[in-house]
Amino acid sequence: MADITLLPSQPALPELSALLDVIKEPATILSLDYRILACNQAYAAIYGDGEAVLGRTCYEVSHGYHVPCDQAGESCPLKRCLDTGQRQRVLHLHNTPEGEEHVDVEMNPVRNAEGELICYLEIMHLVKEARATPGEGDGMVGRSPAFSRMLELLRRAAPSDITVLLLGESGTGKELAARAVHDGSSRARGPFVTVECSGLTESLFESELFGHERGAFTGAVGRKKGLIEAARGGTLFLDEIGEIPLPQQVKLLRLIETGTYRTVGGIEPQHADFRLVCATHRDLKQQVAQGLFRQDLYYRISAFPVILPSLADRPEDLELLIESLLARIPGAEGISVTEAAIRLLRQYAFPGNIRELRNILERGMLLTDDGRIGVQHLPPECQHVDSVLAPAPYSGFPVDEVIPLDQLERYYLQRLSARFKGDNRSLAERLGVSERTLYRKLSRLK
Ligand SMILES: Nc1ncnc2c1ncn2[C@@H]1O[C@H](COP(=O)(O)OP(=O)(O)OP(=O)(O)O)[C@@H](O)[C@H]1O
Repeated sequence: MADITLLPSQPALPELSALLDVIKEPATILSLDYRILACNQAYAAIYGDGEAVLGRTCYEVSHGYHVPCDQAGESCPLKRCLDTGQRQRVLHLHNTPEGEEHVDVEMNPVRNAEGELICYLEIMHLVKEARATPGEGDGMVGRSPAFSRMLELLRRAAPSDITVLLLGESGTGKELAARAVHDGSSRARGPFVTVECSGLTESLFESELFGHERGAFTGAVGRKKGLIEAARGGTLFLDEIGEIPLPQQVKLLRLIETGTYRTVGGIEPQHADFRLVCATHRDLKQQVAQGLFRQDLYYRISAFPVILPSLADRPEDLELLIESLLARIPGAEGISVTEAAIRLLRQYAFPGNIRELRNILERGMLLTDDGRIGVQHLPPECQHVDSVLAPAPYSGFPVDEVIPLDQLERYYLQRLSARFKGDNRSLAERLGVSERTLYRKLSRLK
């Protein structure tokens, strides 16, 4: 049984805390004013022993904030719970001993016999599919608002068997996202099978997907298992589904609609058992309008579309990705990128997204002699950023109207703090001011 630490003055706590005993994930009881009244062992193991966290506020322990999350520009599940009276789930970045990590926070209102809200039960589902700090492994990395929004959608879809359609430019991480859906599903222990749809001819498509019987065609010397059979009990990932020619689309539609298929040369219909995830870099709606993609198939596969942000849409992740990719590229231990090179990369559009960033690092790694990838080791297209131009955020700044600096700063901070997903420490660091200065400026906004 887990150890529960309590504040002795709370009368309803013993009963409530018994609840925490049965929860395996980190969980707390929170007072109406955000204070931690009790926590279970899993929570204490991450955030410090019970005594150290009891009586402190959740926003301080989890984020290092001095104000509740909604006042620090984040969505606050406790506030949302209070406003709606309903259970709430929100993806947050929390401090952990390994640095900041994604946590799926579940907030449940607890009421007394009279129906009055007396406290909250908070359960933290640790997110294993993505990391917010560089580290080992090969999963997704990111912490920008655009990345977190996508991650939240993937996590919502994963536990059900719904068909997910991943939409994004090449190199944005669609295969990794498909894997994350698989890993977060009840089929995680089953196989994850990728079908690269581009370049599959009609006959190859059928024999690869459905398999064939011995003697089904010239050269079919034995029975061959198809990818659908290989994906039994797991996930079938159809990458670049927009490339499938129309005749094969009919076969795919039949498979999805009936859940059955026939092997090439086979007579008996076979039952398929897979969860479908599809991906494309194409605008499928446009393909439908142009008669290149079947509308009925489009509706079958687009039940849960998720857009993957391009690297240009998540500039906050650039340095984290550089560090993570360097940790993952074989032989890149000890390699770093100079500040000047990072400044140039920040202004580059990355049409090939994360794959292109990885290629740039692999190339730079071979060119550098001292382990530091500098401007001279970047490909020419990255170096052609006009040095006379101001960095991208300032280039379109209006100067034909004079705005008092104080007003400008307040306007900027208001918008920034509403959008910034990290904690105040990292915001202060990015702004180049101390945390204390930032708090002073933020409190003037209220
Ligand atoms: N969020 C991420 N964190 C770390 N690495 C990533 C991330 N997203 C993508 N990558 C890396 O970038 C490369 C391209 O990713 P992936 O193959 O999943 O992209 P894709 O969108 O499927 O590309 P394509 O459409 O061209 O097939 C891989 O090396 C992958 O490991």
